[in-house]
Amino acid sequence: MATPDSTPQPRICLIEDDEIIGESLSDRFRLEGFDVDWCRTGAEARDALATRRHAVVVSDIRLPDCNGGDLFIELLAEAPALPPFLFMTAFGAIERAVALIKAGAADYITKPFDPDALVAKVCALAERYGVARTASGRDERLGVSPAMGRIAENMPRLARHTESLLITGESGVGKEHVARLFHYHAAGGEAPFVAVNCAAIPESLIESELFGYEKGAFTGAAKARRGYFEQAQGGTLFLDEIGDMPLSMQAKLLRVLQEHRLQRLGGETTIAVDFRLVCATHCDLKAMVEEGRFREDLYYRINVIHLRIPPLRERKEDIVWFMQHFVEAFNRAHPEEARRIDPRTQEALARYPWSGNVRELKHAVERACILSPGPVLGADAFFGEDQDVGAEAPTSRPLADYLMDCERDYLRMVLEQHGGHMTHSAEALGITRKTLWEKMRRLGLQARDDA
Ligand SMILES: Nc1ncnc2c1ncn2[C@@H]1O[C@H](COP(=O)(O)OP(=O)(O)OP(=O)(O)O)[C@@H](O)[C@H]1O
Repeated sequence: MATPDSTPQPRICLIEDDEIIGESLSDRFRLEGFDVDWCRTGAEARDALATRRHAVVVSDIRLPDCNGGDLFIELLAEAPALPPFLFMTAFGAIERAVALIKAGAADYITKPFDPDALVAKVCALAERYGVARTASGRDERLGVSPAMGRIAENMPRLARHTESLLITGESGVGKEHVARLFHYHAAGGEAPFVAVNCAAIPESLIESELFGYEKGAFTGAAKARRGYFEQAQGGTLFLDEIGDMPLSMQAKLLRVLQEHRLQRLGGETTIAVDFRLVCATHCDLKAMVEEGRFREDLYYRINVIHLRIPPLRERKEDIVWFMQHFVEAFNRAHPEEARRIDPRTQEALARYPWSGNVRELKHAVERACILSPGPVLGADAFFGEDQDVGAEAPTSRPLADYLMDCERDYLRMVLEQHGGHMTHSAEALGITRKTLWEKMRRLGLQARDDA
């Protein structure tokens, strides 16, 4: 099947006069698969933006010949359909950055920043503007962390050369998602992908489910049925929670994998089967082998290529990327209710441990998108009334308290910018005046008498 080799690389316009920062960011963006126009001055940036199409513009504010923010405002007046602008601002210039966002800039990051965090933001913006997708139209990226980048990069090669894959990782990290990507590369979208959760099938039924049966094979077998092995013919069989497969069944699975043939229950003929096998587990199979709970020969048979998917807490840069990813998915489905995440909330959520991994994060974002009364997802959208998510914060201080502080600071700042005027502040925040008033009351912020 076609690999995305021929896809044109999305291009970034980097406006940065500092030689060291400019060079290291250019290198990093190229490593992430972007082409880069590195402009040292506002004039160079003007030329680049006028002649080429860019996925994202990453701009410093202080430039030798102009102010990056002013340049943006000027360009916006000339050509409203600009690519998304992300500003790199000094810590003391956050107010300017907030004003630029109000004027239409997409995001900002405060110096000094972690390059991973910048890459995560840039990738999210590139995706939002529809340029980070591959030629197939399918989103094949697994995140922006080096660990997931390597897995995604190796996938086409793995799909060409291996028939079997073992994927390990905690619950919700995306094992099945990776298995589907492998399948997509190996067999294409038309071939069957059959997912079986070995832990969910009672031991007494697992053989008939996998092997199928002939009519009359046992009481209740009113007609013949193809098992999962046969259903996966020409495609991929995904055996999730393989560590839960009973030992007796492990021996039978091994035989099918070696002989590529099987007999249905109650059947007399052998049937040829041909499928790729992806096994997944959160268990330590090696330890299970040592304890005699998993067959050693099957362990070696399925463990030709092993992919370990790290938990989200070990790849924090993916957290913001996933948040944007799921918000964008919501926005595509509900364009009239488009949401965006407050940058401060992003930072707080990136620090949260996400013990349920991508699944927990996805549900938290979906819930926030649905329940939020306005377009901006602030802390309370994630850690609202019941505070389910916040309850698991690992620090000595509850996350909900921390997020409330962030929200209080942000509201205070926006109110100050609007001279305490509540209607204007509420508009800037994307919430109703009533919601702002309720938040202020909850957060202990004083309203101006005449506001
Ligand atoms: N790269 C990704 N892009 C988009 N969604 C993802 C990605 N990775 C995981 N998800 C989503 O996160 C959720 C959990 O992923 P998945 O089911 O693949 O995890 P898992 O590790 O197989 O979980 P479990 O061990 O509990 O079966 C799913 O809703 C999936 O669609």
